[in-house]
This record gives sequence, structure tokens and C-alpha cells, in this order.
Amino acid sequence: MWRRVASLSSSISSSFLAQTASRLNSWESLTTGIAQQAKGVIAPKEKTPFITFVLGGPGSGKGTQCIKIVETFGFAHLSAGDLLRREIASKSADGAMILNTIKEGKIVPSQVTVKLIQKEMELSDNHKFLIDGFPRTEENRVSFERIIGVEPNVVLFFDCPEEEMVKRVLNRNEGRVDDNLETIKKRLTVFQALSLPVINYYSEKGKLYTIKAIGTEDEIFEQVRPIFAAFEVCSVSAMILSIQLCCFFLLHFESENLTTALFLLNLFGIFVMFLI
Ligand SMILES: Nc1ncnc2c1ncn2[C@@H]1O[C@H](COP(=O)(O)OP(=O)(O)OP(=O)(O)O)[C@@H](O)[C@H]1O
Ligand SMILES: O=c1ccn([C@@H]2O[C@H](COP(=O)(O)O)[C@@H](O)[C@H]2O)c(=O)[nH]1
Ligand SMILES: [Mg+2]
Repeated sequence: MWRRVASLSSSISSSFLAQTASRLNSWESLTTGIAQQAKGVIAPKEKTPFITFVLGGPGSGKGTQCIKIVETFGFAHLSAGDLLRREIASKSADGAMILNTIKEGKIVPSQVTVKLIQKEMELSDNHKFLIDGFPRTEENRVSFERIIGVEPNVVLFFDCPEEEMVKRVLNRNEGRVDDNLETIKKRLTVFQALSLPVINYYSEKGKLYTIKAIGTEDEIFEQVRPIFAAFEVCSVSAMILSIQLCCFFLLHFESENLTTALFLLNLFGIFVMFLI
């Protein structure tokens, strides 16, 4: 169901209505998320997904910050790299190809990665997703939009100096096959050539939030926190405003002309949310 809602909104994305609908979708997604978190109930699949892409070079701290975002804002964390490593570990049909690609610091074919992400999204009870380390190429991006049928609401870019990224990766000590100087150099070249255009694309679309990824983990998270907090404040404000307006209209029309009242309420609500 969320796929149908999302593809409908992306098909009219150039218009004023689409912008308004997209904001409404974002707020509605987050509002239901907060309410459901508070009540401890599982989000039904019908909810519009709220998607955040988490981008940045190797070792820029994407995974580390995703853990903090999950703890604070209740997202589901889907790391594309982890999903690919799981395929290798499970010795699936694509496992050997994925292992070689990762060792070479190259990019796994889009179809393979998008299918893994899609499966995780469908299995998840959450509707707020952090997609970590994806899309890494323009082809990845287009493939995601075509297969999943949605665009991200937010794109985070962890901007970190190369020297620092190399240092962090070499100190990571998790036994990853790509955590060696030779592969890191290749990954940095791939990042510059193929991933930066994706980041520029989202910058032009006004969806990019750049984080200066130097300092302690907590200092970096203090740059991330206000981004999601702002979305939550908007959604809660919109919800409160709607309830207030609803009460006002119901009293004003004494329930006689309820349909007109609700129509006016919706129009006003959309107008106010667009202004916010
Ligand atoms: N702010 C920080 N300062 C110092 N070290 C950090 C910081 N953030 C993360 N690290 C460490 O750097 C290493 C790389 O971090 P992380 O795995 O989060 O990066 P990543 O962007 O997910 O990398 P990759 O793309 O290779 O998966 C980890 O060992 C992590 O503990
Ligand atoms: O969308 C993706 C994500 C990852 N890869 C490959 O996996 C490694 C490791 O990814 P991390 O996100 O750093 O864990 C990456 O270098 C690629 O080889 C991919 O192909 N597509
Ligand atoms: Mg990572």
C-alpha cells in the first residue's frame, strides 16, 4: 500500500500540489511514528514510508551515527553493505560475485542491492527507514526509484577529510575484507567518481543535509539531531493545529454543515503546512 501512495506522489512531483503532498506525507509519516512509538504498537504497512539515505565516504561514520539516530528517533537501519555481507556469509548464488566486488572496492549491480533493500523494507514493521551507504551511484539511485517507487525525504551526507577516513577504516578492526590500504584507495576513487554525483543531485533537489563529520561521535550527532527533531516538531505542530481547527469548525457550524467544515479545515491545514 505504501508503494502505491508513494508512486502517486512522485508522479506529480513537479507541481505545487506534489510539494505540498510530499510535505504532508513526511509529517504524517513522522507523526504516526511518534504516536506509535509512544504506545508501543507496530506500524501497519499502509503508512507512507519516511526514507533517509545516509551517504559519505568509507569510514566517514555513517554506521556509527545511524545507531544513534535509531536510538533517538526510532528508525529501522538498513545498511546496504551489511545486507551484501550477509549474502556472502549465507553463501547465496550472488555471494562469490559480491565478495569479489567488495574486495575490489567496486559497486555491486543495482538490481542485487535494491532487491535486498526491498525485501528488508517489506519485512520491517517500521515505516521510517535509514538506508545506510546507498545509493552509491546514479544508476543505484534510478534503480531504487524505479523498483521501490519512492524518493527519499531526507539525504544525509557525512563530509569527512580523506586522511581521517583512512585512519578510521584502518583502525576499525572488524575483520572486513575491504579494510586495507589498497582497497580503501580504490573505494575513495569510486566515491569521488560515482557517489559524489548522487550527493550533488540531492543537493540540487534541496534534500541534502551536510554534516561536518569530524570531532567526537557525540559532537557529530549534535549536528544530526536537529534535522530529525525539526521534522518531528513540524508534524506535532500540524497535528495540534488540525485538532484545534477541527474543534473550532465543529462549534462554529454546530455540526449542521459538517462536510463543508471538514473541507475548509483540510484546505486550511494544507495551506498552513505548506507555509511551515
Ligand atoms: N567521530 C568519530 N571519531 C573517531 N572515530 C570514529 C568516529 N565515528 C566513527 N568512528 C570509528 O570509525 C570507524 C568507521 O566508522 P563507521 O563504520 O561508522 O563508518 P562508515 O561510514 O559506516 O564506513 P563504511 O562505509 O566503511 O561502512 C569505526 O571504527 C568507528 O568506530
Ligand atoms: O549499495 C552498496 C553498498 C555497498 N556496496 C559494496 O559494499 C562495500 C562496503 O559497503 P559499506 O557501506 O562501506 O559497508 C562497498 O565498498 C561496495 O563494494 C555496494 O556495492 N553497493
Ligand atoms: Mg558502514
